[in-house]
Amino acid sequence: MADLLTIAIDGPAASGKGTLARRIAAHYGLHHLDTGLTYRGVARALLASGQPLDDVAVAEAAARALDLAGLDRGVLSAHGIGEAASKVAVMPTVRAILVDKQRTFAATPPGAVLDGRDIGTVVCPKADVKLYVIATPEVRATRRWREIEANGGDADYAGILADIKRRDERDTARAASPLRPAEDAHLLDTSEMDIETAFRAAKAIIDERLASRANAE
Ligand SMILES: Nc1ncnc2c1ncn2[C@@H]1O[C@H](COP(=O)(O)OP(=O)(O)O)[C@@H](O)[C@H]1O
Ligand SMILES: Nc1ccn([C@@H]2O[C@H](COP(=O)(O)OP(=O)(O)O)[C@@H](O)[C@H]2O)c(=O)n1
Repeated sequence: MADLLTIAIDGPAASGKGTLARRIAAHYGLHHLDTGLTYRGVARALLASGQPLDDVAVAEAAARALDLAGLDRGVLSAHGIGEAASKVAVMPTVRAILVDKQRTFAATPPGAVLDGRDIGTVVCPKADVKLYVIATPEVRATRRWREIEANGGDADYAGILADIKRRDERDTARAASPLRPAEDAHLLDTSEMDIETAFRAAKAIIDERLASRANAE
């Protein structure tokens, strides 16, 4: 599988990892998977059918039934679904089912950019390049607030900031695949960067990593 290229992008909510992942995938001609949508897809299925978010057997069935090709970003990006997703994401068996699907996706030539919480540590530990994207909670809340307002929604900054902090806590404290940088991840703090600057910084890291790997071969 020497020809397969995998780029792992992890980070907390609204750090900009999805925006970066899409740009990077387009630039390098790779597939892209926002793995957050897979957890959101499971949560949405449970919410839509009125089922509890803490029943492991029910969540496992929803995870098994999930079709990666049918994930609708428009529906799944609703703010409330993120909170529900972080609840089903604590279940190790649900994670195992989704990680299997994510790895199958990553193995499709010519390779992929995957973004999430555990890509560099669990899903693709041998990824060619790993980025860990961060920004302060206040910057991230402002970005999410702007996003909701731009989409015509009614956003409450204090509520969004509280939600982001609660999700950070749940994602970093859980026993199964907690959010943390892989040892070989490159840290990218985008607090003071706009989207274009963050993309250039990420591209510089990736190009350098790919060049040093090519020189070593
Ligand atoms: N560097 C940045 N500067 C300003 N806004 C950004 C930046 N990166 C992303 N955004 C915006 O912040 C919001 C959240 O970004 P997104 O990529 O969805 O984050 P994540 O995937 O980490 O949740 C989006 O509206 C996006 O356009
Ligand atoms: N690889 C991943 C991706 C998401 N998740 C969970 O799914 C939730 C929603 O992820 P997301 O990436 O769509 O959330 P945002 O960062 O876009 O707000 C996160 O809070 C995590 O609990 C995960 O556990 N592992």
